[in-house]
Amino acid sequence: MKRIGILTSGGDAPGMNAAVRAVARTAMANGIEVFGIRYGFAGLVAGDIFPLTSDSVANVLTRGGTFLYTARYPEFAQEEGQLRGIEQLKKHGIEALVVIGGDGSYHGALALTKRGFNSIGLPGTIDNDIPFTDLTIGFDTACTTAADAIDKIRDTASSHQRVFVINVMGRNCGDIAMRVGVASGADAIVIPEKPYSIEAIADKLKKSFANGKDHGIVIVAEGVMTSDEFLKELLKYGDFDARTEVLGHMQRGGEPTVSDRVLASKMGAYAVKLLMEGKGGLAVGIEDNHLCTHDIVDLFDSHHVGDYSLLAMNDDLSR
Ligand SMILES: Nc1ncnc2c1ncn2[C@@H]1O[C@H](COP(=O)(O)OP(=O)(O)O)[C@@H](O)[C@H]1O
Ligand SMILES: O=P(O)(O)OC[C@H]1O[C@](O)(COP(=O)(O)O)[C@@H](O)[C@@H]1O
Ligand SMILES: [Mg+2]
Repeated sequence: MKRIGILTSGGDAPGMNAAVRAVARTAMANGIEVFGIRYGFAGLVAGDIFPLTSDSVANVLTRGGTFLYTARYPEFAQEEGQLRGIEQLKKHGIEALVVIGGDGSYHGALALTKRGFNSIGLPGTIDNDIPFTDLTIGFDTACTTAADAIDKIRDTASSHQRVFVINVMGRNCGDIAMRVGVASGADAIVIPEKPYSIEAIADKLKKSFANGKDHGIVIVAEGVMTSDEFLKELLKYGDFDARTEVLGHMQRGGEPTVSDRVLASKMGAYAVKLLMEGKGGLAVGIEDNHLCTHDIVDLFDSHHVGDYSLLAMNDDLSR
């Protein structure tokens, strides 16, 4: 194999740049040329493709976002988009591709593999919603950023003895909410995957204040409802002095944590080794601290399963 391509797709995630660097440098170390593709599958179809040198990936290891840019480009689900993408790959002499993105991007990677272009998927999404991997690139950073923001909210909540209802990201997945909730000592964590009782949460907050606690933090995953909607319901069960926050896209930015930099580097290097072995249609994951692969096609029949034991544990810890 002489030449591979790389793109980032879907929502950006801190550590994507570190993964691109790892792919590029590993390929170069093995005598393979690397081409960057801008704007995900949109740029692939448009032919926005350029050679990467060792210098092009200098100083990106520590940077958030993705210097290759990203896009949501639903047209790639159609045959026409895929065929045009393949024309571009052929035109540039690219024989195989690394796709860094979430579940949607994996569909694109699989479609290309089925059409004869081996593609390897790396899990780049803050949501941690990909099956067969304990962690996705960007999840640790997003949780760290959100926890940092909530620490600050807690200071002002305590000063006024207020309740804050805070939305965190995770389209349909409660992993960010659970991890951030535990890390920030939230009184309650509400996620889309598990049932909850707003009345029970209100009772818990009332008891906490009665016991002398000076603040209340409720973390609500965005997939459940907005923090405003949640507060409206909460106020039916108690007369709280309360405010809402939506942390939003700030969770996707910023320098990747050490964990994300190392995870991205390991996965990027591994992806190149897989392509060199002639493999494609695979998703890279990490399970019990070991890199692993699964057929992308199997991911679509599976669901990510979070560590839901954190909910009960957190309920005991936050008093
Ligand atoms: N069924 C599909 N077939 C081919 N490409 C797809 C498909 N679904 C999504 N994609 C491509 O992957 C991109 C990213 O998907 P999206 O769901 O937005 O983000 P993520 O990959 O982070 O989950 C889409 O904009 C589209 O270009
Ligand atoms: O940036 P957008 O298009 O508003 O999308 C927001 C969504 O993207 C995410 O930040 C990341 O999701 P993906 O990695 O699947 O793209 C979700 O947490 C959130 O629901
Ligand atoms: Mg997704």
